[in-house]
Amino acid sequence: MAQLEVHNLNLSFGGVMALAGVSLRVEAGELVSIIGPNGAGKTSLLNCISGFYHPQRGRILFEGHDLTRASPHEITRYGIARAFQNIELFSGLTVLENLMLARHTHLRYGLLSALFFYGRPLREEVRNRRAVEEVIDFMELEPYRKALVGNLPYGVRKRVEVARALALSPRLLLLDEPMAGMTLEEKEDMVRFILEMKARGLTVVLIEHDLGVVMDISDRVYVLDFGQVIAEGAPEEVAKNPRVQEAYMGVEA
Ligand SMILES: Nc1ncnc2c1ncn2[C@@H]1O[C@H](COP(=O)(O)OP(=O)(O)OP(=O)(O)O)[C@@H](O)[C@H]1O
Repeated sequence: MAQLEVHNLNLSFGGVMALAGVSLRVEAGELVSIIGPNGAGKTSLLNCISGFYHPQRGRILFEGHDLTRASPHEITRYGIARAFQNIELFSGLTVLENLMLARHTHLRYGLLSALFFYGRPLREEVRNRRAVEEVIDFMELEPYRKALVGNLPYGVRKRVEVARALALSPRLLLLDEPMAGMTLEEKEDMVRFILEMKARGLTVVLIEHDLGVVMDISDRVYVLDFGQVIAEGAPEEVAKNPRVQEAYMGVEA
């Protein structure tokens, strides 16, 4: 069984079929990209995997658990975290506070366990702080740890958004256009971080419009068009596929 298995998802909004029978498998430790033209259904697919949308048909299994109807909060606790296309940070808080808050909101023990195991909250706090400091170090955010997120340049905020997801200690990271709007240098840094995550064994599912990056770093690529998977495989196979060239690159097959 693959770490993530998506079977035959259907999702529609009124008359619009955002996903029409989408299936996808991701093995532990893989870096899989999802590409496709605007409106192809990429973000909808990520929204289903992260529990923000619930498909009308189909199943989502992660490490054998059926997460099809789970809430975003439950999904985070199962080990899936997501960095958003539109940065979801508190601009009035520092980088450190944003990361700590993410862990508190999503991974906290309940009030009851805090009452019964009074040693636990303190140990948990120490663990939270250590995890967050490791992420700050990993994403090279030390110079900004006490800076208010609202005062940071856009490229750094994108990096903090990825760090926020990493702070949840996921086993699967979903990245929705983490390089959109970045300078070339910032993109190169982000590519380096993503490759380093993979080297450390993290599974990554990436939506990215920069085909050069996708072809360079992905183990496998899924191509969506009009809510369907039109091609899947190694980057070089997918790039040669005439349907992909026609749908995605605007080249006549
Ligand atoms: N909340 C929603 N309400 C209504 N329609 C939606 C909603 N979310 C997505 N859609 C529609 O579903 C289809 C797929 O959209 P989606 O955002 O998943 O595509 P995408 O491939 O991520 O596009 P982009 O590259 O532009 O981000 C589009 O036709 C979109 O208008």
